[in-house]
Amino acid sequence: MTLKRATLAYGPRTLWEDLNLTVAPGEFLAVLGANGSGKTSFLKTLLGMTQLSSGTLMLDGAPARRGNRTVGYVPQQKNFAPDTPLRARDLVGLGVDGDKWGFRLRGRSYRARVDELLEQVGATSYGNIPVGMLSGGEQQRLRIAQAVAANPKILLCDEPLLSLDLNHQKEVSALVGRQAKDHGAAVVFVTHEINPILEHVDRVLYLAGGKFTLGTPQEVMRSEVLSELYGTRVEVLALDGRLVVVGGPDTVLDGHALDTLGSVTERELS
Ligand SMILES: Nc1ncnc2c1ncn2[C@@H]1O[C@H](COP(=O)(O)OP(=O)(O)OP(=O)(O)O)[C@@H](O)[C@H]1O
Repeated sequence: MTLKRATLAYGPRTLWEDLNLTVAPGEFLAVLGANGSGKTSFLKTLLGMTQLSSGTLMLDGAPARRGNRTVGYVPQQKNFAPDTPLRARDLVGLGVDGDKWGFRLRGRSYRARVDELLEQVGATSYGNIPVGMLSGGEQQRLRIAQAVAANPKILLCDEPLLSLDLNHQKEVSALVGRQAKDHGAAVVFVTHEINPILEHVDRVLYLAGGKFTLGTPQEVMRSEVLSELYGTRVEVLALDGRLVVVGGPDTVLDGHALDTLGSVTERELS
């Protein structure tokens, strides 16, 4: 997947400009940034749903287009209606056989693949339940199983960990990480919180205020780099093996980070 001199602007508002980026097969790119910085718009461009204002984009040797089967996509969470006439395993099955309505591959190999995917996202126990009856986190795990089902060459994920508990965040992150390392997918993973995926990430694209910075997590997740990007003082703290960004408009502190930060502050004060 390659972007050359890519710019996306809505009217006078530029989301990013002159972006040169190749995500190689097997590489895991995290896309970070504050609300409204353009993360979802970046994915929509890769999906062929939004056109670049200038520059070029090639996916697996061809221009981006909608409905490309080499691209797997986990959309931002939106719950199914309670009366959706689809069981959990049917939803996952839609991703398995390369055919929207699931007519092509049936029988034992189809069922075995669906079972395997359900297990990988911890959904075996609710495979036969209609999707609309499931919690947001349970539905989200199914969407991830559906997106990876056909081992897509390019896997695009829009905040897939939202509403998952810590254990499922870890499992799902590992599953997406394996799509890159074992199956050679180029992964683009939009997230507010880098910590759950940190061990899988090769590079970070950090968007802010119409600008971006690109590099390894070690290169990008640094106080001076993010301060420069935001144009204001931002601290990146490493606490307990976790990275906490403090001071930027997208400061996200989960309970764990707050606890840790609290204890550091207490220590420093005492
Ligand atoms: N089709 C559009 N026309 C005009 N402006 C748009 C369009 N789509 C998005 N925007 C604007 O572009 C900006 C970036 O939106 P986007 O959804 O990409 O941000 P985001 O980084 O994904 O935010 P969040 O973290 O809140 O999901 C927002 O200010 C949004 O209002």
